[in-house]
Amino acid sequence: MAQVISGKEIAKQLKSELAAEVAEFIQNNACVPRLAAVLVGEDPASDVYVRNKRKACEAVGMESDLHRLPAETTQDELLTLVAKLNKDPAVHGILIQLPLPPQIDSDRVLRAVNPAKDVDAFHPENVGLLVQGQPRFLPCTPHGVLQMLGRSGVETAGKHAVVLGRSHIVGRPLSIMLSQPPYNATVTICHSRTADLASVTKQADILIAAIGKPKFVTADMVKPGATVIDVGTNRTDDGLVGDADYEAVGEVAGAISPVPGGVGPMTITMLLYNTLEAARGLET
Ligand SMILES: Nc1nc(=O)c2c([nH]1)NC[C@@H]1CN(c3ccc(C(=O)N[C@@H](CCC(=O)O)C(=O)O)cc3)C=[N+]21
Ligand SMILES: [Mg+2]
Repeated sequence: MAQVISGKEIAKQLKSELAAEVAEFIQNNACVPRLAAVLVGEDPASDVYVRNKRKACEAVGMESDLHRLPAETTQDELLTLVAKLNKDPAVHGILIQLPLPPQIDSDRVLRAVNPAKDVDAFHPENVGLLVQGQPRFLPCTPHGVLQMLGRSGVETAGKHAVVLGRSHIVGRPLSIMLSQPPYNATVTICHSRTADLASVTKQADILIAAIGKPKFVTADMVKPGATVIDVGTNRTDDGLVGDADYEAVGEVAGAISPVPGGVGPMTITMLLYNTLEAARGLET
């Protein structure tokens, strides 16, 4: 059976490191890092995520506010709130929980967030900086995946990393980061239109499953000994299921991350990291 890469355990370790850094920051600056989370409408999954994010803030000694808006909120109303948070000097990080209701243009709203407070790293300015190798914030899920690899001793330099999925939140930025120093992997992105997908994924030393389809990655798609990181969070009748068939893939892989207890807790932890970075940005 493969080595289990426990995001939950690595996140615990990271949070204890962060708690010490937050305490030191508060001591030196007489200011507590603060995250403003914006939640529009009623989505049970979003509720859980936002609650977990706020609990995690509290656990490392940071403040968080929840701005809960009704499902019928207009774009202008949301933009007015964003403008207020942008200006509020007590707010260091702003998180607009996705998805937003259909009457709202998400890209328009994400562009309105002050890039210096954009702890999700979704603003085009921050995406551009990342692509140029000068990131301001690292996007949370990709950063979490890279921390899981690094802290499990998985070498990336010179290895073939195959990223399955091209979303703007995970696959695309992660593929860029893996190709850059200090990771220096050889990267292939595949997606729903890739021909002969299994022949590509089978070449991966590191396989990132971020396609959003339950148990999509099967054992025959994985090279023996490969590292598999499962980014999927699919809600099914069997509960939360990853993008990989964990049991079968675990027989072939050298290391694999579970769902739950894998990338999810790391995503939240890297958000805390970015909120501290945003607060530190005020010093300079
Ligand atoms: N602006 C924005 N930023 C995000 O980072 C963002 C978002 N919107 N919208 C939704 C996705 C999804 N996401 C997850 C965070 C934590 C877990 C997580 O902690 N999962 C636990 C299980 C939690 C459960 O039981 O539901 C685990 O995998 O162990 C999962 C998914 C962040 N997202
Ligand atoms: Mg995030």
